[in-house]
Order: sequence, then structure tokens, then C-alpha cells
Amino acid sequence: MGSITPRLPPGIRFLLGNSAAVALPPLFVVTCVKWQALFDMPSFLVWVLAFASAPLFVITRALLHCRSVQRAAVGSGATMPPRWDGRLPGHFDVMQEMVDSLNKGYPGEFAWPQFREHGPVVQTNILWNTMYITCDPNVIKAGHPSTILATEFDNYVKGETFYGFMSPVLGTGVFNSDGESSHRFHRSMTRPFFSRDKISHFDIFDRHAETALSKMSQSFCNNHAVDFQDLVSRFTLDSAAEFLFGTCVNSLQLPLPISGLIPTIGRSKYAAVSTTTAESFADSFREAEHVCSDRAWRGWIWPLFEMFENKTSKHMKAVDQFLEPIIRDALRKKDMKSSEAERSVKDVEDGTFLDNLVHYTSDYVILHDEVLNILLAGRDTTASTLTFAVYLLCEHPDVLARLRREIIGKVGRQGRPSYEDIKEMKYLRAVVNETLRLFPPVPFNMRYAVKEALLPNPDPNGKPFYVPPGTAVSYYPFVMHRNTEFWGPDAMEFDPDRFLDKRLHKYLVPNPFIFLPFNAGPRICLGQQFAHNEVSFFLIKLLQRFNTMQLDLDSQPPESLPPKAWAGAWGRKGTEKIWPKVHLTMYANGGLWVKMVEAAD
Ligand code: HEM
Repeated sequence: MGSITPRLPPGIRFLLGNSAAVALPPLFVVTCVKWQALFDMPSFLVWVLAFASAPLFVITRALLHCRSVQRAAVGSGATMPPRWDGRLPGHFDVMQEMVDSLNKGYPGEFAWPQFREHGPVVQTNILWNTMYITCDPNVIKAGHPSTILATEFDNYVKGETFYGFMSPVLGTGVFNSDGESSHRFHRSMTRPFFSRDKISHFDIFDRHAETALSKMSQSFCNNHAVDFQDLVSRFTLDSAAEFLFGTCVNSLQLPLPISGLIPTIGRSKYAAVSTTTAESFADSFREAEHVCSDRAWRGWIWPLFEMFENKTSKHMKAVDQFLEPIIRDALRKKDMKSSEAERSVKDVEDGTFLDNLVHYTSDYVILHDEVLNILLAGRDTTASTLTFAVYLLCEHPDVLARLRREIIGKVGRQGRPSYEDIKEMKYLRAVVNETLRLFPPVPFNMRYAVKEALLPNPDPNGKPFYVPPGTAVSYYPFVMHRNTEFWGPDAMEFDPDRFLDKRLHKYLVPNPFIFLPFNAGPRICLGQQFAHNEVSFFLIKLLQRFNTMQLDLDSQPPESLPPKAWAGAWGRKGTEKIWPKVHLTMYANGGLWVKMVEAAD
């Protein structure tokens, strides 16, 4: 199970696992010299040789590997992609540039110059590990003879690094499983619950949206700005928890942050006021997510930052404490109605995700992991979409006014939107899509090639690119979504009409894989429709109540604002009012502080 803590801390296990490769060469040197049939050398030289042998061994192995890869590429009638090389050994400076850009820069900015200089598929060799980065829809797109998301799906997996840092939280579920049989098993079990048109979600959205909006109104009455990102993170958590296992975790009941007075939720700031197991579940799950995102940043060496403790363990204890009785209860209910005949269709349709799942399996671990997989996959992504939608609406009052007209025209000021209403609101859909284009919640993604493979060369006269086994292929929807080559000269601008006017038929219809907020192929997002309903529902309720909204940059923590040096920079970087950043998903650094005015009409 995800939360069963392995006995040894991750750092110790990492060192033990890698010690052989590091220790063997020096041991070999010392042993040879000790037996000294051949050598008669001073002992300091033995030690120098012993110490130098480990890195020499690693470098020699990497160089030999490089040569064998070149030969394999030629043997396959392929070539290697252009290289992005640094100046330091192991291209350490390339890694530093990537990390700096992620920490201190604008998302993906390290990649733009490389794509411009070398084309849309580029090779890096950081610390002698080959990785490809791409923003080419032909490489990513489903249906191509050699693509990473569809035809060659089984060859491109999430990989052990991803599994390693996520598994203490997620165990093995649909989001975190690899391999044809494992992933298909989890996906087939969870998919039925998403394929039906579950109108009952709307009751859940409605209740939590009402609480969230009342809290906003209260704050604005007191002349306080609201951190909208924090608010919608609570809304999506409370909604998802109720949809998944039928219990409210009440994160919206905790006090909202007040700029400079009460901090934004997260990082245990609220542990002290989380009085119920439900509240500490919410707090602990958030904490565990933060730890996972820190691990993702650190890459494969993350265990070295957890030498003596597994940082997710204590949070997962609280998560499990809350979940256990809920899962046991669902299993008990199932046993009471064990015969198929006793379960009415209504029982199944009205039930939560967990109620449905127990009819596929009684395995506690699978139930536990599956629920947490969906919670993680669905919560931050939806909150991120809402956050950036409101950011863009604040910056584009004309779009806000037009969207509001559509909403009021369809459902009035008080009406509750139905599934059909949402489907018919074309401008709303365009606004959501345009938000997902400019700020995709999953801006970067990665797969590992299990076996050797070929990728298409963007140059129609060029040979295909060779992919050695074990190569990481990292693809960048964020960069692809803003590329003028695919979206036209105004690609950087927020203009929902591009999803409605002739630009739609010029760019997206003939080349649908230029827009990939939900991924593609057999791993396409399961919750796409759910997310669209949730985001649309909340935006409708929000605009029914408020007709003016603006950013309150004075409430934003000063260090969270875009650096002054960015003014006038290329692309959106030069004009951004907030600082978009990425951990597991895209977020607004320091929150999104806004003020809104209630409509008088
Ligand atoms: C706007 C909101 C959302 C966006 C942009 C989004 C995006 C994505 C993306 C890009 C993936 C692929 C991840 C990968 O394979 O590496 C994914 C997978 C997934 N999403 Fe979403 N998602 C959203 C909302 C949701 C919601 C609300 C749910 C559930 C309630 C959900 C459930 C899932 C699941 C279960 C997977 C894993 C599918 C698989 O691996 O077979 N998502 N999502």
C-alpha cells in the first residue's frame, strides 16, 4: 500500500542500492595493489588511484555507452537529435540552467532558445544520462507510426523515478501504474465511473461553491482581498473528497488567509486548527503532495534529501487514519448486500466512486490507492485551471463582460446550471480552452523508453531519431501551446475567439495534437469531462454573483511577484502580472490575490 512505510529511509536505501557501482572500482584497485604481484607503488598513490577509479569507471562506462548508442543509431538507419551541450564536465551547467529556470525563471524559458536553435527535438546528456526534450506534436501525437503517447504506448512508461517518489503516497493506482496489464487493470476499474453523465456531481459542486462564494463576499465586505488560488484549492479538495468517498473534509470551513495577517494554507500552517480527522486528512494530504513535488524537482537523487526519514510517512499516517474507517465501511455495506440481486441500479448510480469500486474488488490496498490516485490527479489540476481563468479574466474585462452576458442569458442571476446549459455555452468553453492553452495545469510531462525506438525527424528529408533504451523523453505542452508556428502570429495572446472563429479550422482542426492539456492516447485524462463540468460550474456561479474583478497586487507577497527585470522581456514573460510556476502542476507564485464587486443587477 502506498502508505506502508518501507523500513529503511529512502536515502539509506538509495546509498545501499548504488554503493556497489561506486565501491567496486576502488576495491578492485586496492585488492590488485595489495596482492602486488605487478605493482610496487607508494601507498598515497594507491589511495589516489582508488579514489579516482570510481569517477573514471563511471565516465569510461558512459563514453563506451555513447559509442554503442551511435553505432546502434547508424545500424537502425537513424540519427541522433541535435545536442544541447554545456561547458562543464557532465554538462552540469545545463542541469543548473534548467533548475535555475524552474526556480527563478519563467516556465520553460530554458527550452525556447534550444528549440529555436536546434529544432523541436533536442538531446541533453546531463551527468551522462541521455534525455530528449520536445515540443513537436508529430513526436507526441497519437496515430503516428512512432509516437510516445499512442502507437508505442507500451514502450514509453512513466518510469521508476516517478513511481519511486509517488509510491509512498499513491501506491499503485491508475495514475501511478505502468505496464500494459497493470495500467489497463486500474484504468478499466476506474473508467466506468467517469463515462456516465453523473448529474449528481452538480449537487456537490453547488454546495461547496456556495460556501466558497459566501466566504469571498464576506472578505470583500471587510475590504480584504481573497487569495483565489487558495480558495479554489479548498473547493476542489472538498468536492473531490465528497465525490470520491462521500465525506466532506471541510477545508473551506477553515479561516481564509488575510494578506500579511493569516498565512495561506499549506506547509502545516493550519495543522494547529485542524481539529477533526477530516480536517487533518486535508492538511496532511496537501503536505504529502508538497513532499512529492519537492522530490520531482530533485529528480533521481531525491532520496539523498531524505536520509533519515521518509518525509511522507507522518502525513500518510493521518491520511490513512481518516480513510481506513471509510473504506472498511464501504466494504461492510457491500458484504451486507452481497448478492447482485440485492443491489439496485439506483444504489450503484447514486453511490460514490468508492461505493462503485468495491464492486470490482474487496482488496483494501487497491481501494485505498485508487481513491488517492484520483484525488491527486483531479484536484490541483482543476484548481489551477480556475486560478488562471480568473487571472486572465481580471486582465481582460471585455472577455469577462461577454462571458457574463452568455451566463446570465442562459441561466439568469440565480439559476443553477445544468449539464445541458454548460454544453451549450460555447464562449465559456472557449474561455476555459484558451486558459488551458496558455496555462496548461500539466505543462511538462515525461516518459521513459523501455526498449530502443525511433522518433520522427521534423526535417522531412532527415533520418528518424534513434531513442536508446532507458532514455527519458520530456514533452512540453506549455511551449507547444504558445508556438506561433502552430497557433499563428498571435499565439501568445489571450483570445478565446481562436476556438470559435476561422483560426479554429486553420490551426487546430487539421492538427489537433497541438492542444494537449489532457494528454492523449491510452493515458488520456479520465476526468476531462468531470473537470470541465466543475470548472464551468464554478465560473458560472462566480460570474452570476460578481461582475467586476481585479488583481490586488498590493496583497500579493512582494517576493512572489514577477522580478522587475522581466519587464519588456520576450513573450508573455515581459507582461505577466503574476509569476506562474510549476511543481507537479502549474500555480501562481504566492497565490492569486483578487478583489471583486457583487453585481447589482
Ligand atoms: C483541468 C483539469 C485537468 C487537467 C488539465 C488534467 C490533465 C491530465 C493529464 C495531462 C493527465 C496525464 C498525466 C500523465 O499521464 O502523465 C491526466 C491523467 C489523469 N487524470 Fe486528469 N486532468 C484534469 C482533471 C482531472 C480530474 C478532475 C480527474 C478526476 C476526478 C482526473 C483524473 C485523471 C486520472 C485518473 C488520470 C490518469 C489516467 C491514466 O493514467 O490512465 N483529472 N490528467
